[in-house]
Amino acid sequence: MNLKVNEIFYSIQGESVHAGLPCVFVRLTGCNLRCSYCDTRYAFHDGRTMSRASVVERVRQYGCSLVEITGGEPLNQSGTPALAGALLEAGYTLLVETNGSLDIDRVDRRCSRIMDIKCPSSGEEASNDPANLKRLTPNDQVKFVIGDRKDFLFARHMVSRLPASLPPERVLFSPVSGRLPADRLARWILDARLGARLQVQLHRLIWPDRERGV
Ligand SMILES: C[S@@+](CC[C@H](N)C(=O)[O-])C[C@H]1O[C@@H](n2cnc3c(N)ncnc32)[C@H](O)[C@@H]1O
Ligand SMILES: Nc1nc2[nH]cc(C(=O)O)c2c(=O)[nH]1
Ligand code: SF4
Ligand SMILES: [Mg+2]
Repeated sequence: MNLKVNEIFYSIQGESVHAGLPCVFVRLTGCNLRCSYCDTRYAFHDGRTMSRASVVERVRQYGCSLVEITGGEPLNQSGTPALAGALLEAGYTLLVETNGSLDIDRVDRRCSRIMDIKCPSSGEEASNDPANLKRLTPNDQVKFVIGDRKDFLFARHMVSRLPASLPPERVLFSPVSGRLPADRLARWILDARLGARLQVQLHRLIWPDRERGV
């Protein structure tokens, strides 16, 4: 099965519990949502068709054990489950970044699925699939990208609905870049005595002038 690939690059993981580690990124083309803040609109359409074997070979060339499949929306391509399977079989630690609107069990539970729960200001709150909550394993991660106070209150409520087996360090609160200052979100988390991880997009701090390939 072929894949439509927007970019493959090697960078510092900027998000998730793996932030700071070198990581190979496979960014797939196309998304079924249109979040108001999306920083990756260039992946909605642009891309080239590659075979699964050629993607795995490109990844191998970087010599890095951590790999992330992102997009766009990776679960929106029918070739993604087999790509994930091939990378797992090859022994990589595999992260799959997904928007939470599609069944996360489309990919193997050995992946760490980093699942967004879309907040109101994204404009895509209605797209969240509530059935995903019970599919989460302790190896997965849940992420709220927060643009305003209403989003924070929504996220705080949703945290109380997450499976108890998901540890707090795997619950990520991230400010929408350019929209919500990180210190404000930090204060809200501290004042609420919330068990969650504040996460800022590390790659935007390291490479503020680069939009792609980092
Ligand atoms: C570009 S998306 C690709 C994966 C998938 N479509 C999703 O939304 O999870 C990767 C991550 O970047 C986050 N993101 C996109 N634009 C952002 C922004 N302006 N500020 C902070 N995070 C953003 C998304 O919420 C998501 O967690
Ligand atoms: N460095 C870096 N880390 C990331 N973590 C998740 C990303 C994504 O766009 O999904 C991303 C990205 O685009 N760059
Ligand atoms: S789901 Fe992800 S890629 Fe799609 S619009 Fe939202 S943030 Fe962008
Ligand atoms: Mg990104």
